[in-house]
Order: sequence, then C-alpha cells, then structure tokens
Amino acid sequence: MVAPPDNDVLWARGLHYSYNGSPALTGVSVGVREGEILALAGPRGSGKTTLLKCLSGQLVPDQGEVWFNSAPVHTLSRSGRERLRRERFGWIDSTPHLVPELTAWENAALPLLARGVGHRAAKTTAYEWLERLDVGDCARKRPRGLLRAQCQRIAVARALAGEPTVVFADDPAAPLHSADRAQVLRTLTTAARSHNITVVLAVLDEDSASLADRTVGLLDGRRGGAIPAPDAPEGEGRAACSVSA
Ligand SMILES: Nc1ncnc2c1ncn2[C@@H]1O[C@H](COP(=O)(O)OP(=O)(O)OP(=O)(O)O)[C@@H](O)[C@H]1O
Repeated sequence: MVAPPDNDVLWARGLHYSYNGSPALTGVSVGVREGEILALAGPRGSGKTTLLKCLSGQLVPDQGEVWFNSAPVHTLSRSGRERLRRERFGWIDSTPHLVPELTAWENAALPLLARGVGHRAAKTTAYEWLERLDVGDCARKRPRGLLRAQCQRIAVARALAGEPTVVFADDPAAPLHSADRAQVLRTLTTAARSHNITVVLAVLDEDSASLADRTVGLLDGRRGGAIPAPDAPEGEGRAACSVSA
C-alpha cells in the first residue's frame, strides 16, 4: 500500500466496484483536501453514489484503496467502518429520510445522541443548526407536517450537527424546485465552509456544482475529466486542489 498525500483528508486510488458482476466503478482515483467542497458530477448511472459509498465506508471496493486522515478505510472491519461513519462522517441523501415519529430537533440531534452526547447538549446543538438552516420554527414539528424543502434542510442540519470531518451529500437538492435547490446547496456549502467541514457532493449537472471548489466528472464508472467550476465570488471558492488520476 502507498500512503496518501498528507494534505488529503480523503484519498482513493484505483477503485473498482461491481454489483453482481455489473461494473459501477472501473478504476476511479480521487483526493479531497481538508475543508474542500468537491463536486462529483455525472449523469444517472455514472457511479456517483457508488463512489460516495466507497469513500464513506458503506461499501468496500472490490479493488483499490480508500484512506481517511492517512489511515486505510478499505481494510477496516465492519464495526470499524460503522464507528468511522458515526463519529467522523455525515450523510445527506437525495430524499430526507427523517424518522417520522421524531420531531425536527430530535431528528437533527440523532448523530449526537448516537455518539453519547447528553440530551440537553444535543438538543441545544440541534436547535442551533436548525436556526442556521432557517428551519428553527420547525424544531418541534414532525416531518409529516412539513414541506419537502424544510425536511431536506433538517436532514442537512442532522448531517452537520455532529460537526463531522466530512459530509457526503448524494444529490441533496434533487427533489427540490430550482429556487429551493440553489438555497439548500448554498446553505450546505456556506455552513460547511464556516465550520471547515469537507464536503463531497454528488450532482447531476454543472449548475449544481457551481458552489464547489472543484468538480470531478464521472462517466460510466470512470473519471470523465475535471469540469472547471465557474469562478466563485470572493471568499466562497478555494484554490484548486490536488487530484490523483
Ligand atoms: N444496488 C444496486 N444493484 C445493482 N446495480 C446497481 C445498484 N446500485 C447501482 N447500480 C448500478 O451501478 C451503476 C452506477 O450506479 P450509481 O447509483 O452509483 O450511479 P449514480 O451516478 O449515482 O446514478 P444516479 O444519479 O441515478 O443516482 C448503474 O449502472 C446502476 O444501475
């Protein structure tokens, strides 16, 4: 095994993954620097979700290596990978998947409670994140009484509340109208930047990738070449970061 570059918080080399013999990733390599917002852009079926799952330890690649903070993930036991996901990673899906029986703040507090944070502290933090994401007034409501855009903001709050090192976001704005979509993505990236949280964001189109620092294209399970992100306003974008091809 070759150790990854020191300044990459996540680093993957030569990832291959197949579902029952059908290839989804065929030799993808990528590095993500600390605090970077990296977009993975590609059409449906290009392998974005599979790559996010390999990077976050949900799937173990058939071949290749995944490293987090200079430690291998692909050789960890299932419980080691689950602990890593619980303690260091956040996940946002394209649909919110909130627990219907719980209120918004209870949903947002789940990662903290799962980590053993006390009820009162978890509640305070969950409320703070719901406020930051403009859904503070929903804190005591259950998901069935809320709009989809509100639920997705609560899911974003849940992913960020534990201040993870990396948030993986799988097309988090997909089910929303264009105005809500832009707002949810902007809220996610702004909150992540202000807390130095690294984000790996899967998106279908370049527009949704425009808030990222760098965009990597995927096509048919391979790197489809880097897609330059449009110039971000001052203070929003960051310098381009290293990519291992
Ligand atoms: N659970 C699964 N079982 C079998 N094949 C799968 C499974 N999940 C994904 N695939 C296949 O693997 C390939 C990559 O899928 P993946 O979901 O990673 O792509 P994607 O770019 O995230 O697509 P989308 O934007 O539609 O989510 C596709 O051909 C898909 O049909």
